[in-house]
Amino acid sequence: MFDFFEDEAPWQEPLASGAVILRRFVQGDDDALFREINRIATQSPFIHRITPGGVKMSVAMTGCGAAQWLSGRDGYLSNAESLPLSDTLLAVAQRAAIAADYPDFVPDSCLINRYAVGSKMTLHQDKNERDLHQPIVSVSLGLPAVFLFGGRQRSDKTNKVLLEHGDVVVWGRESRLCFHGISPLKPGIHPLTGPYRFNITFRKAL
Ligand SMILES: O=C(O)CCC(=O)C(=O)O
Ligand SMILES: [Fe+2]
Repeated sequence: MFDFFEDEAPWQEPLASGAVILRRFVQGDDDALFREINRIATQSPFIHRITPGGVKMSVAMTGCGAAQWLSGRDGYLSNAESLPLSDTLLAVAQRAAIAADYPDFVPDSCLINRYAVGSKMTLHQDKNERDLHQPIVSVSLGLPAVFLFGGRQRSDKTNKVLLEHGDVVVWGRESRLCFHGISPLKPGIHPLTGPYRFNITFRKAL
């Protein structure tokens, strides 16, 4: 039968020095990744964290791996209770890192963000990780969202790119401390994830 959701061949789009978008890179892994999200969320339900400024985040979060992210200044905590990074997740993260020319990436943290309609992430830097030589590997599943990617100053001009189901962004080296964020999610229904966008970020945090 004709497959309306036939996978496209992946391609790469440079985003900045040290940063690349691997388009549709995990499209073939989407069912397995979504199963992983649901498995993790069963043990560790999605919650809306509070920022240091006392604001409840619109994005709901869960995760796995030895390092657990705590919102804001607190950074990471080693969490013996959290589920380990499964082979499925590790394999995807490392395959993407290798494709983006970061062959030595060994993540210890997997953060899962769930965006509902209107959820956003304001411009920020990922800088709580101890070793900033390791990249961030960021997987998009479900509804599309506009990703903002700027420079090292909050006021720097931002690139706006649409991230779609199966895309992976990897940033490191000169781009590691670039400000980035997500514009408010538009309403929609995705065949796999329904009314949500999921983002899985892999980091070496500890
Ligand atoms: O949802 C995204 O694509 C970005 C998430 C992000 O920047 C983060 O979790 O630090
Ligand atoms: Fe981030």
